[in-house]
Amino acid sequence: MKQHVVVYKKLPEDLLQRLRDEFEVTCFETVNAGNRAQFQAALATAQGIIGASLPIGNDLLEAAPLLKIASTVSVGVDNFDLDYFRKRGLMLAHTPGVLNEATADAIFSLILASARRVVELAEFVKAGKWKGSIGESLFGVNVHGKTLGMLGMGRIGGAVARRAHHGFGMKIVYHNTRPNPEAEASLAATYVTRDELFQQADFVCPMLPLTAQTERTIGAREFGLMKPSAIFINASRGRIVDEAALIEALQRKTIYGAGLDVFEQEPLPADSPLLQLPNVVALPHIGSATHETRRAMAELAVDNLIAGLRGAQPVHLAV
Ligand SMILES: NC(=O)C1=CN([C@@H]2O[C@H](COP(=O)(O)OP(=O)(O)OC[C@H]3O[C@@H](n4cnc5c(N)ncnc54)[C@H](O)[C@@H]3O)[C@@H](O)[C@H]2O)C=CC1
Ligand SMILES: O=C(O)C(=O)CO
Repeated sequence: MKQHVVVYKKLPEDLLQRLRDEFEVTCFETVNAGNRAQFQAALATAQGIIGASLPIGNDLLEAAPLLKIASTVSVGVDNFDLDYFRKRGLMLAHTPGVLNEATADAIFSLILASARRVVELAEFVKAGKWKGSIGESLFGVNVHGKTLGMLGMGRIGGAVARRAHHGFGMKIVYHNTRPNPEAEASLAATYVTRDELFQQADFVCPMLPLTAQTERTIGAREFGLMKPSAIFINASRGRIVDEAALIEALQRKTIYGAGLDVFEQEPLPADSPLLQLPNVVALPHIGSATHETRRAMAELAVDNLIAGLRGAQPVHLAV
């Protein structure tokens, strides 16, 4: 009998066909309150699941007694309880690497847009307010030659730092779980303490996984350490930041601005104070959202799932 796979994200048709060739497949383009009961019922006979952007709590996993592998179409694995996977001996596969460059490009767009006030000034032009020379009050700040502080010098952090060093002549300071000799050799990056990073950087850019250790790791204390001219860039996960403290720092202008791709709650509620602030550039979690990169992520996730269900080792296992 064919094994059963539950898909909970829209996948390209040819990749779905690869799954259908080998498995019985049940698809949910999204899971919401309206179809959650059907999703849970489908899990009862599933050996594999594949998807993204849905917290898969242990209650759902308990409803999947035959499960062998979950394959997430993301590098972040914060939608899963890793200890539960270890205890049950389940595999959790993810998609590191293939999204590094697209995500680093998106982060650099946040750096440039925040520093040069691109969104604010584009709206100014569209509103018909450009009547003459704009004047100093609408000037931005330089990016080239400034100091980038990478909190987390992993795969994506390294790709951001490469752009900063080679493309923009920026000085790189970083803090990481352990020193990264390759970044130090190729990017002249300097390892600093966490506090030194917040104090020295013109652009503070965390690129950390969301874990119990990193949840709300940046708060009022850290914003207090930053320069009044510093810009905060976050495309890792919203919950690594105390968002209320960030809003306060931005409202009181104890920091210059922020470029954000991720938020405590996503989608960002329409009444979020962040949306009232001209010194904030907010994007809808688009770090990896290019056609090419999302395709590569979906392919890798399908490869991982198929390998796991065939009894082989998936290439990228988080657990
Ligand atoms: N906005 C978006 O669309 C995207 C967001 N992400 C997020 O970015 C995260 C990072 O991805 P990768 O660079 O592939 O991960 P990675 O594992 O290669 O890099 C993370 C780095 O953070 C370091 N680290 C972990 N905890 C730390 C701490 N407390 N202090 C200092 N350093 C610490 C690790 O040593 C590692 O070097 C993902 O987990 C995901 O949450 C990833 C892709 C797209
Ligand atoms: O891969 C991830 O973790 C994302 O956030 C989206 O690509």
